[in-house]
Amino acid sequence: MVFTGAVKTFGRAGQSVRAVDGIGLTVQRGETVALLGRNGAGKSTAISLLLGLNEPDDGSVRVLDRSPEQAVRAGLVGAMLQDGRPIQRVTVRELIAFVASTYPHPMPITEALDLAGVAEYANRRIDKLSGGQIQRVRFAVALAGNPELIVLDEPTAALDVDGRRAFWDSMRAYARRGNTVIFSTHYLEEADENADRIVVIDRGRIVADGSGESIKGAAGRHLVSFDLAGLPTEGLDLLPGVAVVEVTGDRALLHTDDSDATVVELARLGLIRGLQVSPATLEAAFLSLTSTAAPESRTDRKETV
Ligand SMILES: Nc1ncnc2c1ncn2[C@@H]1O[C@H](COP(=O)(O)OP(=O)(O)OP(=O)(O)O)[C@@H](O)[C@H]1O
Repeated sequence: MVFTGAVKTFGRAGQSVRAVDGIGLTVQRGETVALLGRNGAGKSTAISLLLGLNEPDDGSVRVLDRSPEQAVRAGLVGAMLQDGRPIQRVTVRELIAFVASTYPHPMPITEALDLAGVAEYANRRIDKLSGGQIQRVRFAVALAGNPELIVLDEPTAALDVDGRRAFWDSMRAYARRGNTVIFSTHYLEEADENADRIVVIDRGRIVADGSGESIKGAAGRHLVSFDLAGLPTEGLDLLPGVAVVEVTGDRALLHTDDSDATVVELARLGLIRGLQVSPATLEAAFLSLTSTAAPESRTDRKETV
């Protein structure tokens, strides 16, 4: 799967939004990649380009050496998008059998049911299932065509903790077969736990690309926090090393490239009440990356999807 300089703009001149603003991304076969970003970052639009639901205004998208439309039509790509409910008054098995029948080389129905973890309620009607169960049925629908690549747009939104765990178990079982998974999420932990690689998207651009560890490392920042004790927050961003300032209630949280220099200056200013220094969390790395967005692309890999 290769995005080359892909651009997608919505709206008319003057009021347009560059939802995808020059994405370059290559995904290898067998990788599980998380597209991580805030609301409106451009994840769903990137996915719509990948599935051929939208055409890029500029640049190109290729999937398994074909156009996205050709790849989808050949049953090579399965998708689970944010909206869309399966039809209601049929059993899970009937639905999967129907969907499978529309593909040239479908997955055996029992296998799709097992892999998605829906076999135990295969004979129940869709309208009798819980939200979590329906989400896994949607996953079974995405698997029915026996795709090599599956694309999941925020697949666990609205699932509880158990639902999430069950869903990711199924997804990993599919990935272990050598298949490729691309999913979008707002959740850093989910990306870190379930993806080999995290691509951070912000304002339509890739701002980081690597493992959870490497993203934490790339941000490379420490966190210094202290009680403001009613003092004003102006100028904290000018302290040595400080890249990002967050204030929550009466506590300031500084993301710093040089925690020693930051702490020395805070001490000089007498701002040491409740002072804490900690290494960057993935959450903090994400904030740093998306607030100093420097575009980055990755197109140097060999075996692509
Ligand atoms: N069909 C559309 N018409 C106009 N603007 C759009 C359209 N689709 C998306 N946008 C805009 O493009 C930007 C990116 O939206 P997109 O849905 O791709 O983000 P996202 O990262 O998937 O967000 P979320 O996590 O909320 O789903 C947003 O500013 C959004 O308002």
